[in-house]
Amino acid sequence: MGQAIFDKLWERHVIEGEIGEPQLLYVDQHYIHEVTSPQAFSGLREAGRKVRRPDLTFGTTDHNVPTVDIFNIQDLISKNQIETFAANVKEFGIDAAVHGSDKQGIVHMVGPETGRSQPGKLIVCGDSHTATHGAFGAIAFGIGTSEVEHVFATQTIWQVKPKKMKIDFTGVAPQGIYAKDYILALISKYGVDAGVGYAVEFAGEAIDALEMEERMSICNMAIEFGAKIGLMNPDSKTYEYVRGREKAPSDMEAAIADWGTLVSDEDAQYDKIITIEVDKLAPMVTWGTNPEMGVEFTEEFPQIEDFNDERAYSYMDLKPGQKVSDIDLGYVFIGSCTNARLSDLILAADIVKGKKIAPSLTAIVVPGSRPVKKAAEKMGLDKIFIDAGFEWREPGCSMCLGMNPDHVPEGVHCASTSNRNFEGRQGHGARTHLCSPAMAALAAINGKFVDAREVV
Ligand SMILES: CC(C)[C@H](C(=O)O)[C@@H](O)C(=O)O
Ligand code: SF4
Repeated sequence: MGQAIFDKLWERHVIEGEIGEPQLLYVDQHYIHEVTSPQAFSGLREAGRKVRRPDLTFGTTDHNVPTVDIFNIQDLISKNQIETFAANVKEFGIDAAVHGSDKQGIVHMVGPETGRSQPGKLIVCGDSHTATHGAFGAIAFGIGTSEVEHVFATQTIWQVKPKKMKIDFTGVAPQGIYAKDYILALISKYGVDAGVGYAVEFAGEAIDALEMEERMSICNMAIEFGAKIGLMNPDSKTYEYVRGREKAPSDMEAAIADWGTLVSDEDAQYDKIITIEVDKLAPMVTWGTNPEMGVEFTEEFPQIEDFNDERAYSYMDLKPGQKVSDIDLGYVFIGSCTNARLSDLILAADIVKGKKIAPSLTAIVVPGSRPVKKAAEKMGLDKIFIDAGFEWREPGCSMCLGMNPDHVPEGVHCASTSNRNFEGRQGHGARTHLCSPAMAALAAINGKFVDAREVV
């Protein structure tokens, strides 16, 4: 019987234990950031232990960083976390893109950018969006702070092997439909819990057709579907993305020969298979307070079925029967580890070029990393955004979550390219509407959501 990529990778990493019980797995790459690492470092220090493989550990500061005047950190907790991080990586000999460095950015951006995310690896990080790296054909998942300490000390992690689900994306996407729409459509149809207990393989011709950056956007949101692990089969696009990067294998041809075997066999078995026909998709926007509460652009918001719906409508100040185009937007945020890569910024800049944002709006673009910011500036994208009335910021998590100075004001609706629309996520009382970068850019110049299919 054939194997799925997930089985092949899992088998390669098991050190001990039986399927069905916790198994000890070897970790090839550990990413860290300033929020979930301090207690882990303290634990090591107290136990008098070292980081076992500092060379397999890499980190950055992202959640707490201001995106203007980055060295002037007002918030004391943020300042402390950023300084503590710098001190810790120095003490334990870990390579890191510390505050203000050339490589700094959101952890799920800088890992791939340095070439560390590669097919075949097992990658962990104290962050729930770690499945992003699964886009490379890797097992990548988020871990808690005590597990961060365990990985520091042992370079291993205990895990029970999850079941396998395949999501087959078939067909060719219409103009104006993007990877973000694929994943939001999947989550709105099946729910935020549908992936719980599964490693999810995103496959099919529509995934093969995507570039690496869009593939990362999909795997990034596996956790929003309930799955800790989301992954894809590596192919020539994956290899070419890795090739030439700082940490790419020294013998790429030997690596590729191996990576080529790490794909799901035709006759691989899955515990569940779902099919999404991308040719039937429409631009997706969320109306509520979790990523499942989303609709297609032309669809009406659903009737109230339970207390959660009632509460979401009340928090968002929206009503069943309204449409996405009825939302009165006050903010637009183009950023986050879901959609702040160069291709996202190119797409958004193409849309806003020569136009002005609606006067009633505040719109900000936050490149996910400093390399992306630099590359965008080299292309003149910063100028396009600034001329249109956007603010052009320094990299970081920014308005994706309220851990830094970037907040959406209370009661204001924000079109956001991020991945979570929970109550208070973008600031106290903020009302988040998740969408693709194209939908966010169009919303910025129109002051409301418009249908990307008709304009892009
Ligand atoms: C702060 C961090 C632990 C958190 C996560 O785990 O994902 C954050 O990145 C998020 O997106 O909510
Ligand atoms: S950009 Fe948002 S989702 Fe990504 S790591 Fe930062 S806070 Fe988490």
